[in-house]
Amino acid sequence: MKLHELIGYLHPFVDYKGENPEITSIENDNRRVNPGSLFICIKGYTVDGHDFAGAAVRNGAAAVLAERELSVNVPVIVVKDTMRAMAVLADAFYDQPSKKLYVIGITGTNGKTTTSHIIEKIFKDAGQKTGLIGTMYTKIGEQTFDVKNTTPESLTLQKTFKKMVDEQVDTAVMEVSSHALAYGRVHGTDYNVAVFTNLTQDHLDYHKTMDEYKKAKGLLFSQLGNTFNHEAPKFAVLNADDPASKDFAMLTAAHLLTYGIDNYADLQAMNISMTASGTTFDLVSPFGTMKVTIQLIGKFSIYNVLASIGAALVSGISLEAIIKSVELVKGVSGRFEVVDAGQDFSVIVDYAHTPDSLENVLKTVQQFAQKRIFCVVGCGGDRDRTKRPLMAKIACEYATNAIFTSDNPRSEDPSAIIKDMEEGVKGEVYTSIVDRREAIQHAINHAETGDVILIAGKGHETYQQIGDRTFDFDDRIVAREAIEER
Ligand SMILES: CC(=O)N[C@H]1[C@@H](OP(=O)(O)OP(=O)(O)OC[C@H]2O[C@@H](n3ccc(=O)[nH]c3=O)[C@H](O)[C@@H]2O)O[C@H](CO)[C@@H](O)[C@@H]1O[C@H](C)C(=O)N[C@@H](C)C(=O)N[C@H](CCC(=O)O)C(=O)O
Ligand SMILES: Nc1ncnc2c1ncn2[C@@H]1O[C@H](COP(=O)(O)OP(=O)(O)OP(=O)(O)O)[C@@H](O)[C@H]1O
Ligand SMILES: N[C@H](CCC[C@H](N)C(=O)O)C(=O)O
Ligand SMILES: [Mg+2]
Repeated sequence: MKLHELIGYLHPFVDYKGENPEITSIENDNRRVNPGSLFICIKGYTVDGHDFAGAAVRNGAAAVLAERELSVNVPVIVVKDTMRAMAVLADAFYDQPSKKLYVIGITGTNGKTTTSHIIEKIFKDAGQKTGLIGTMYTKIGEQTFDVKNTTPESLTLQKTFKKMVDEQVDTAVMEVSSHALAYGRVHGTDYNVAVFTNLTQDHLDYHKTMDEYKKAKGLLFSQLGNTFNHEAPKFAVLNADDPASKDFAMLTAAHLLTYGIDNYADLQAMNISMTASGTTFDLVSPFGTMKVTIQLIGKFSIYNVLASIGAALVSGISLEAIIKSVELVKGVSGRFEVVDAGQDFSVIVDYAHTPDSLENVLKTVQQFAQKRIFCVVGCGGDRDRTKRPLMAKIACEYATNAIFTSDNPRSEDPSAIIKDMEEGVKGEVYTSIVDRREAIQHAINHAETGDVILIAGKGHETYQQIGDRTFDFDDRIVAREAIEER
């Protein structure tokens, strides 16, 4: 695409009439620039992309988009906000790929990764080729690609959509984080369905208040728009048991489908019965009542399944086919994942890293535990500090043996993070062991027949970030080794 045509998409804010080179790619990292690239300068939290414009030009950048004039020997196009302009240009350069896909976005504090995988399975079973974007990876068909963020910035996102279009993907399922919504990473993405899981405390380091956090999540629904497109109707799938859904319903003209357990909903789970290996419930729907048996446990799992059923149902998949698929779902890596090395006590690795998810998962463990419950848990560094004492309190409330340890301390002092946790449990009995491997070994060495050990916070993660170094660390492998060494 020629530079004039590309910059034309920023009309009327930019009136560029200078040189008109062919633009071969758009990049915002000088290390990825090739001859013919347009380099976009983004002011980041760590560094300022404007400082890399010179290096980008040396690598062959044909033009630079910036927020101020720069002295480089290629055209510099100045805009007020390069991040916002990047979303417009990425969408245009890749020829509006999200419009060519059926896109389902999932937002909410907990359950996005799990729900996106359940939805992916339903669509795959229905014979579609799927794409998935989320915390664990980007997936196109069966191929996975590493990711840095749950929801990537607009340039990577639109490039990923384009790759999906090129590979004949029908439906793209993606997690939409609150950061992504607040930063505009998904600006321009044309969603067909927006799904809301729940809203509880997390990320207050960034959003400051729950109200601001809710506002960010609400953007997914307001961005569904206020028009009716009867050829390709849009749907919001909302959790009737979460009060934020009322606000989100007001933000969009899209058709609403609600799901729930406690409150009346279009899809409601009733007569729930749970064993240690699965859950059965009656699904009451506009199509009648059907019995559903899933291999997942915990009330939260029912919500994830209901949200997934809702997303698939509004997309035209039959309820019978949907139920057949969800009944086959075995769970998602690192979410309530059982580590079985032949020991006579249970070990569960789970990604609970918020107060609400920890409480949910511990409540579920409590429902089935015959004897003691050990909970090994830490809190991430450089993240919401106010959730630390709350998570410690929940661990002490539901577990008989709470063991506080490190999660990913990042730039913070691991002992100081544990001290923040301990503020929530003054006078209670707990053990603190900074080294996560030792904490897991401690729990495993003290477990007796019938006990349950929940290792929370890192789930599928295969690393631990301490300072600016990343070490190999997988709770499931560490637990298995500790069991074998016992
Ligand atoms: C606070 C935050 O969101 N930071 C994101 C941001 O990083 P940053 O602002 O530090 O970027 P930077 O390093 O200063 O770079 C600025 C610019 O200079 C460029 N650059 C930089 C270095 C260089 O040598 N050359 C160069 O051109 C960069 O490409 C960039 O364009 O832009 C990066 C690239 O898009 C993101 O990966 C990064 O996410 C970091 C890793 C992060 O931890 N983000 C968290 C807060 C986050 O977004 N989490 C959510 C939700 C998680 C969940 O609950 O599921 C998520 O969606 O992941
Ligand atoms: N619907 C739910 N409600 C509350 N807790 C949940 C729910 N689903 C899963 N959880 C708990 O939250 C943890 C994280 O789940 P999941 O990875 O699906 O959420 P997520 O929203 O993708 O999280 P993240 O934003 O960190 O990527 C699980 O390990 C489980 O303990
Ligand atoms: N997407 C979340 C993941 C947290 C996982 C936990 N292990 C931690 O490092 O705090 C975040 O970046 O806040
Ligand atoms: Mg996730």
